[in-house]
Amino acid sequence: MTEPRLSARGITVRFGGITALDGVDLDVPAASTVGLVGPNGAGKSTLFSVLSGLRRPNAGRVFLDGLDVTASTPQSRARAGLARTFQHPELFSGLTVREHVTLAYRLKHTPLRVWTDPLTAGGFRRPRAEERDRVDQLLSGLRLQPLADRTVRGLPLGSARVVEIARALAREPSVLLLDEASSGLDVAETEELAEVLRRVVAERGISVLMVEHDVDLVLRLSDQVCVLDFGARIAHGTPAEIRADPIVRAAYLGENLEEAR
Ligand SMILES: Nc1ncnc2c1ncn2[C@@H]1O[C@H](COP(=O)(O)OP(=O)(O)OP(=O)(O)O)[C@@H](O)[C@H]1O
Repeated sequence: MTEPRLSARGITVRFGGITALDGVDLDVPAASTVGLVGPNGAGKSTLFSVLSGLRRPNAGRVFLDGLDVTASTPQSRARAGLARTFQHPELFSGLTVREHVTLAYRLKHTPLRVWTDPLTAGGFRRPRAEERDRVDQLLSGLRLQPLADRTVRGLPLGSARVVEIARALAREPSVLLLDEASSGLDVAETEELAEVLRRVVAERGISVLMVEHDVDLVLRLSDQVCVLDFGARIAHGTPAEIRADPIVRAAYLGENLEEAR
């Protein structure tokens, strides 16, 4: 079996007397989508923070392509190929969709200039041909071309989430972490997001970890699903295995049982 792209071993996080995570393991294999679900307070956000580098675990290790990154900052994990999106898209309202994606592309390819570009007298530096091609490719792959020259101010949340994903992908990551990407989206926007994610995995061969409240979405999109409850991994398997698992169904009683069915 090939080495997982992203791997967590024995992750334990305590907040005072609360054990938010208790020795949790998680693997995200190459070119696959893994869903992380669990009832409220299960520890999903805490594990996401540990994986993205925002929180150091009390115990356990995180590996990216086999390298121990437990002590690495989010920035150095990003340089090593880990990208993430935020539940509340952090976009600059005055920039266009294309400018967001172009800046992210530059961050990877010409890191020293990116923060000075918007400040230089000429404003946003004109993209070079190759850069423009790559950005166009990304925009059209994510069906963002019609919005490319709009500023992000006032974009519907569904489109803003896809812009966030485009921005993360512009840095050509090997692993993409999605933080509650469907939260606040209506049914049509969720369908569009699902379509975008399917295409991203199929076309780019990257690995995706999605942390989600929408169990139905996770079961539809994931190759493997990990279920947390009270800080422990209570199940792990294919969507079919998860659907049939009586322990998972019990954990969701009174919450998302309909969705988990
Ligand atoms: N900063 C913190 N200080 C104290 N306790 C915390 C903190 N962050 C999380 N917790 C606790 O840790 C446990 C796990 O929380 P976490 O937010 O990771 O769960 P979650 O699965 O993401 O929940 P939700 O689905 O409601 O977002 C909960 O009991 C929560 O109250």
